Amino acid sequence: MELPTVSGQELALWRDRAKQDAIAAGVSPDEVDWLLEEVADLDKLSLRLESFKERSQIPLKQPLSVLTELWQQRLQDRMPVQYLAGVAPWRHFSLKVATGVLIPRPETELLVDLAVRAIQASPTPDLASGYWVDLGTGSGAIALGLVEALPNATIYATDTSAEALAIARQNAIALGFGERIKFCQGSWWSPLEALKGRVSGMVSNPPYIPTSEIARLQPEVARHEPLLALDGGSDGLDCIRHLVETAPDYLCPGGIWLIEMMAGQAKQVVQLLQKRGCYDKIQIFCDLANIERFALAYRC
Ligand SMILES: C[S@@+](CC[C@H](N)C(=O)[O-])C[C@H]1O[C@@H](n2cnc3c(N)ncnc32)[C@H](O)[C@@H]1O
Repeated sequence: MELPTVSGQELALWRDRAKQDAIAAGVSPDEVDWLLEEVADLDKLSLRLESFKERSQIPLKQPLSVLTELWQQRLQDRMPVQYLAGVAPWRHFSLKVATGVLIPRPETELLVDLAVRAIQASPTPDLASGYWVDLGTGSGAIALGLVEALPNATIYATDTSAEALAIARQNAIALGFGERIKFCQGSWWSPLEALKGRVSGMVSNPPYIPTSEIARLQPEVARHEPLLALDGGSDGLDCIRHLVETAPDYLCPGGIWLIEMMAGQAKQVVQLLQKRGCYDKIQIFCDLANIERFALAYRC
């Protein structure tokens, strides 16, 4: 199907107006350019230098009238721009997203690097080539990071959300990893009974926001991201507690347990791991904003 087109001049006028409206609504005007990169396939340089203005025809994935409606949704409904564009950048992937999945966050990218470092730091042989699981896969981001970083591993990804799994599967196929990630619907480990005692590593970014705090999050998150991806119960630790409790049945000796958590949860997560009595070398890592964000442990 032929794409709609617009002249560079017309698009420049639309962009200026959209940026002014963004500023008036307290939204970063840079998001306009991010949206244009996605829907008009313009690169950062041509947007910064405004060289696109000279072009007589710029193909758009959506007509300008639809873009205007989308931008109004961004400003009035506080719909995140990634949902409007239908994609989110994560590591060097461009992942499909929709309102049924959490928008993968930049800090979560570090989980993949931490998993690789944990393997390198471990005396247990063959951890890089065994079974790895991403529990609560959402868009499939972590599973995709792992499959690329661990070329000899077999990756399983679970989620209770059928909508999330459908998107994760599409992302895996689009990136050429459809054969290497096995997606299973179900709660945490429950679809993976057959892997008991054999898993080299578990990575998860579970829901960890205390229920009472969700309504106070930015409207972009509270109104539009799936509650199932956010709500960690009364103290935010329900899912993490479950993963501490259940993982020892599935991890091989020396296997890696690695999660993302919220600021302020590190001390309690360390206590939970210690109390379980099946983990050693428990460590906390910070994200790029220096927030204690990740907990790592090895199955004894
Ligand atoms: C914070 S999101 C993380 C999504 C993705 N891994 C990421 O980092 O962008 C948590 C995910 O856990 C899933 N989830 C919630 N409860 C679950 C459960 N009982 N079993 C498996 N997945 C669950 C949600 O559907 C959501 O996709």
